[in-house]
Amino acid sequence: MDKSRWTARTLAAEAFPAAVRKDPGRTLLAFDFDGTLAHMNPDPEAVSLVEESASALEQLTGLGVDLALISGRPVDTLVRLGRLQERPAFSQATILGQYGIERLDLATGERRIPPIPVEIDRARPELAQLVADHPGAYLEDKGRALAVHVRRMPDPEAAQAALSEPVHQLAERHGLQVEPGRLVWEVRAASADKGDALRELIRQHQPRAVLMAGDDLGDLAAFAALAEAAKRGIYTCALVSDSQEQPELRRYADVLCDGPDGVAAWLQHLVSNLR
Ligand SMILES: O=P(O)(O)OC[C@H]1O[C@H](O[C@H]2O[C@H](CO)[C@@H](O)[C@H](O)[C@H]2O)[C@H](O)[C@@H](O)[C@@H]1O
Repeated sequence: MDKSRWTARTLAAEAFPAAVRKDPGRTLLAFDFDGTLAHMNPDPEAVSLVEESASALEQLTGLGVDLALISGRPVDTLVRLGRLQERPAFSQATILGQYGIERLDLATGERRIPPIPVEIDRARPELAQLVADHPGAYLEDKGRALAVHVRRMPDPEAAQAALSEPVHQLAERHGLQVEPGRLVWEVRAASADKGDALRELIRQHQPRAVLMAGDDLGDLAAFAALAEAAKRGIYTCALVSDSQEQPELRRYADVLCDGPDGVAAWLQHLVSNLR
């Protein structure tokens, strides 16, 4: 276990492993995917789950811990890229995709996939044209959301500044919202956020201890839901996978990890505390 890759910054972080050890069956661990369980890659299709995290999660779920993903990705993309169906850790996991609008329970195969809003279908051709006009920009079509990626452009920060206004104007024209992320804007309907997703899981599992791990602005709503849970006496832990791209997340961290490898190191630490 590499302790140099994460820092426990609060009393909540210190108390969390003991709370899990006391009642692993009433512990919920919720993770964002990209940037937290998977390394960033210029190609959104070329990512995979960090194996050290997968193996720590297998040991934790073996002790009865409940596992969930809360991601901006569609649930089927998470299953495919994470190879979740081959992984014992995820056999009972709940997958909340597209910021919680989609749901897949891997134990039963039960799915919640609402229809695609008509506004997205109307915005798609215009957004595709905008991306085509900016060489290196990439449009990820997630069905019910459209993500404009600039990571592959020669100067991504400058590209993001240049594209900001047209993306926001287009979204507004179509009655859609823009979700900013790490060198990406997601154009989607304003129907859910990761805070609602975490509240749904907490209602369902009634945990004594809850962890939320994330790296991006979309995870802030879930950290807010975690803070509400703490006020109700639940042991909580906000784990931030740190990056130069979203330094503002640091102030929410009970545990600050050095990217996805730091997350894996902290999960291994949690496992070693439960033995
Ligand atoms: O909520 P998440 O699981 O973190 O998903 C958020 C978005 O992540 C993906 O984009 C990010 O990762 C890509 C692959 O590493 C990277 O190329 C991109 O720059 C990042 O923004 C994904 O493509 C989006 O659909 C997700 O919503």
